[in-house]
Amino acid sequence: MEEIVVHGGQRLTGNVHIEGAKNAVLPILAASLLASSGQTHLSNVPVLSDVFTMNNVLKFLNTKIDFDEINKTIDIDASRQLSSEAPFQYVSKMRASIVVMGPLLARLGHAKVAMPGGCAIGSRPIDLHLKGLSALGAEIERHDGYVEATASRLHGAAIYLDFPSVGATQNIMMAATLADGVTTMENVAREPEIVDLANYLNQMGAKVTGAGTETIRIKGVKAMHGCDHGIVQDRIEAGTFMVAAAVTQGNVLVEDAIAEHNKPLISKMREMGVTVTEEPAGIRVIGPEHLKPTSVKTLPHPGFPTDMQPQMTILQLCAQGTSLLTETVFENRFMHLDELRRMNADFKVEGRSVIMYGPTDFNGAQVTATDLRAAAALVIAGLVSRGYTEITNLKYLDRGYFNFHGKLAKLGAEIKRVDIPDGTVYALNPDFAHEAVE
Ligand SMILES: CC(=O)N[C@H]1[C@@H](OP(=O)(O)OP(=O)(O)OC[C@H]2O[C@@H](n3ccc(=O)[nH]c3=O)[C@H](O)[C@@H]2O)O[C@H](CO)[C@@H](O)[C@@H]1O
Ligand SMILES: C=C(OP(=O)(O)O)C(=O)O
Repeated sequence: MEEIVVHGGQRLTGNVHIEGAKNAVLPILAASLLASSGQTHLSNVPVLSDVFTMNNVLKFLNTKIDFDEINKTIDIDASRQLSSEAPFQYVSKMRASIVVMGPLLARLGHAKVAMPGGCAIGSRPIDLHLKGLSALGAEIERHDGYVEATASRLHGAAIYLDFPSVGATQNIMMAATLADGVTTMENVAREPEIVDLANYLNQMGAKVTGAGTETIRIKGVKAMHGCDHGIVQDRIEAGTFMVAAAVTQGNVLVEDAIAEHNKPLISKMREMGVTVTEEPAGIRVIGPEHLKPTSVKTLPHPGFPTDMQPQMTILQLCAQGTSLLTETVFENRFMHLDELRRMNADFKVEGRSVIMYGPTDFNGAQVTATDLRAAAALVIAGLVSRGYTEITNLKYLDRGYFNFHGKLAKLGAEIKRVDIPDGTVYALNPDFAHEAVE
């Protein structure tokens, strides 16, 4: 069993490098299915387990994929005859696989994709995806755990999303690229990853305007081709290191982080007394001796991102006084808090809000990650804890962070990742090493 062990109490200092965004590369890989000619070359690709999973989905659909993990590039040839079925074995591994539906339907007139289940953070239905695809002329059928969409030709439509869902915006936008006529999508998601996808689609020959605003307009084209594209920087990875720097009273330059993409986080951190400055090379974060409490509410972009919520609670728990956090995007994203209680955190959950009583005198403990951002939050809590924190269930962390412990170690954290044979009973000795116990 692998775990991360942190010995808390170090200030983080230095520079940290940020990868390309997981939430941009996954839909972009799916969009590559739209290229009926030419080669695609993606750069700044993060080396994450989710990327391997999406590559496997694309391989199953009969594309040719070469992932160069050293240079962080992927070459894709989707010009061959593709299959239109994404089975349960892949979709169950990663919900984001559902975004192959729009491209497959547009390119082949048919897509059969296993219905994604919920996950630890919520039930996560796909009704908005399907409503949009059906407005474009697709027949939707659900049977045997699959959702099947069929259309001899898709046509443009006016679509209003009841909620600015990121995945629904992506799926419908990709399907509309090859539809006859013009599609207008209103109340769409405005995340930077939507803009990155639209830029990529346009390089492939699509005609998409308005990405990043509430309305996207897509003029259908006859065919699309491969192209070169660099993935946008990961604002959530950047934000995670910004919080880690702030909470440890550190001084860290988060290289190439884009301040425009992290405005709500920067604004809250400044309110709490953190010094955040934009420099030519990135964003510098200097943590204060005492953090001020604050209230945060998660919202679709440009509101405070739900993917920064668990990390933000660590900053709030360290503040001198009572803080509030309200999670409006997912119904069940507080599971990390129960683990944090074992580390001495004091809080009360009331419906979709949590009231946190700081400052917390965090104690190291053995804790388990329940999802991706929960894993990052627990590691950050370990950085400010007395003694040792051991975090297990690292498969979640690996979905979205490349070499997280290595990057923190380079910033001065006492942290390591170890593989302990199952069934071993051990104790941590003063040198931070595991010693088997009789
Ligand atoms: C791979 C990826 O990019 N994942 C991100 C994406 O997920 P994802 O695309 O799944 O998130 P959505 O924006 O679709 O979901 C937001 C909310 O809308 C609800 N909903 C969504 C679709 C639908 O058809 N019906 C419906 O009710 C969901 O259950 C959820 O409560 O955006 C989320 C919100 O910023 C982020 O936390 C995820 O990291
Ligand atoms: C919730 C997340 O991802 P996904 O939508 O892939 O589960 C996340 O990145 O925090």
